[in-house]
Amino acid sequence: MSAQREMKEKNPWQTPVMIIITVIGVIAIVALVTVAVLQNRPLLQKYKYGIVLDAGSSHTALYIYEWPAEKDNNTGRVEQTHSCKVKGPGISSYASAPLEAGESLRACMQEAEKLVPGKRHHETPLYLGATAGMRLLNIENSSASDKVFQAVGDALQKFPFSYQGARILSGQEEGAFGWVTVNYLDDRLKQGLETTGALDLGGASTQISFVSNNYDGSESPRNSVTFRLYGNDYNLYTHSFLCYGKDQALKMTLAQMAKEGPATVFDPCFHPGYTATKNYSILYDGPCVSDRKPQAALATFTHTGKGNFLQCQEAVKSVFNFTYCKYSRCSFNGVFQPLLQGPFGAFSAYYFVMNFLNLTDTSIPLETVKDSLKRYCATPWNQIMLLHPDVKLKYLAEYCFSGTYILTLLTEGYNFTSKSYSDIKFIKKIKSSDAGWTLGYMLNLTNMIPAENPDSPPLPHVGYVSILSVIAVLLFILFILFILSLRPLWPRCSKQPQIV
Ligand SMILES: Nc1nc2c(ncn2[C@@H]2O[C@H](COP(=O)(O)OP(=O)(O)OP(=O)(O)O)[C@@H](O)[C@H]2O)c(=O)[nH]1
Repeated sequence: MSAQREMKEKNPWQTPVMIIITVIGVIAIVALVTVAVLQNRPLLQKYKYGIVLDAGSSHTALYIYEWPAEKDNNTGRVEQTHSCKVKGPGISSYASAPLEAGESLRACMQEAEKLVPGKRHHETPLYLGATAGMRLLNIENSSASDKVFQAVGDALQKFPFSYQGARILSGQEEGAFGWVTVNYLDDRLKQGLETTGALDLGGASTQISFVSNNYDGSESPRNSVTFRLYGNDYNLYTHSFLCYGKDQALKMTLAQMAKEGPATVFDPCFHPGYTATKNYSILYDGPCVSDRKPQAALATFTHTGKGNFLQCQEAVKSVFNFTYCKYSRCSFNGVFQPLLQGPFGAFSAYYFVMNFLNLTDTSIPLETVKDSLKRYCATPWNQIMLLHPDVKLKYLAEYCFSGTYILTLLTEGYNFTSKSYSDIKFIKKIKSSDAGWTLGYMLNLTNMIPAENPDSPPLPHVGYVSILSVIAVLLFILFILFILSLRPLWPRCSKQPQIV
């Protein structure tokens, strides 16, 4: 009995006070950690949406973007969740039937109505931005372009979204927002990393945008766009060449070849064996080519392929002006361009064409790329059709021209060399989002990229909870040690006989 008593005296855990203290301590720790976890648990994700219609010269595309609702306006990542290609041509082709321009958007808009949750419809901004096709129509016939916008606006307002208007983007905006998209998606802006230049090839215009250490905007200020994003200042060089998208460049090249108005145009940019009858009136319509119209032309001409890459390159070069430059350096047509500074992302038609030609790998030497294109252009048209039975004939017929145009634009136009060619990456998407101006446009209009880097909690959620738990346990141990250190002062409750 006395041994048991002695043990009890030596082991304070067996005293009722200590048992109560321990239970209370454990309950307190569990309560503390539970409250911390519940309080800091990430909330159930809710999303917000934005819709942008890219009304291009060749077609219109609709993009739906999504981002976490509680991170609106600072750290949230915006992602493209859906895209829809509008059937038919670009809205500028509806100049003589504007109502059809509005009507053409209906199927994609109905898709968007189903995909964006109903309770978010009214707060979802809807933008339409038109690019070079409408720029050209506006130059040619501004009242026709107004009517197209009116019809498109009327059609879009019938949908339950928050319609924010339809407008023509300037070439500078198109270039700059393409650059923002690429660098935002690559996480380069938030982290303040070296940026990627953007090369965009559309149907009617083409844009080049990049940051160069040699450009502060003082030379040719119209090419300068400044941004303050996440606390970093950017001075961007950007230029948009109207008429140098691949469809208008094809028209200009052909118009140049046909300037004498012959009955047959022998074209080195089309495959041998290719032949089609075309209207001179169509060849010369639009502001990019109307001034090249021959005095007296026949109604039609026979377009005959010759399949010769080198001659095609010469023909393409003839639509660039390399002789005039009032700046320290120029790309072409007297336009200032600072020294190239890579890397570059090349998207839209750059990607469609180089991907079809199997030439997206820029580690392949430029000379090898040219040799490959030389062989492709020389391949007879009937063989090409047999090799690619599923490709639209219009696209298929033009890949030799398009590939030659891309290489000429990059090397002769923008001055990429055999070495700097490898700085280019042909891209379609970055993560789940298409490269293009639309995302940058929406981020800008919804103020989604702050000028300053938003404050973020110093610790992630898990780290915070772990540290809190460790501190709680340490405090508890200290408390126990403190109680134990007071042991000599505890009232003795032994049953030893009292000496009176
Ligand atoms: N091969 C191929 N070409 C395409 C495809 N989609 C578009 N294109 C062509 O690529 C070129 C550029 O297309 P987009 O980037 O949509 O250009 P856009 O917005 O119509 O033109 P801009 O108004 O000048 O910006 C056009 O000549 C289109 O006809 C595709 O899926 N495959």
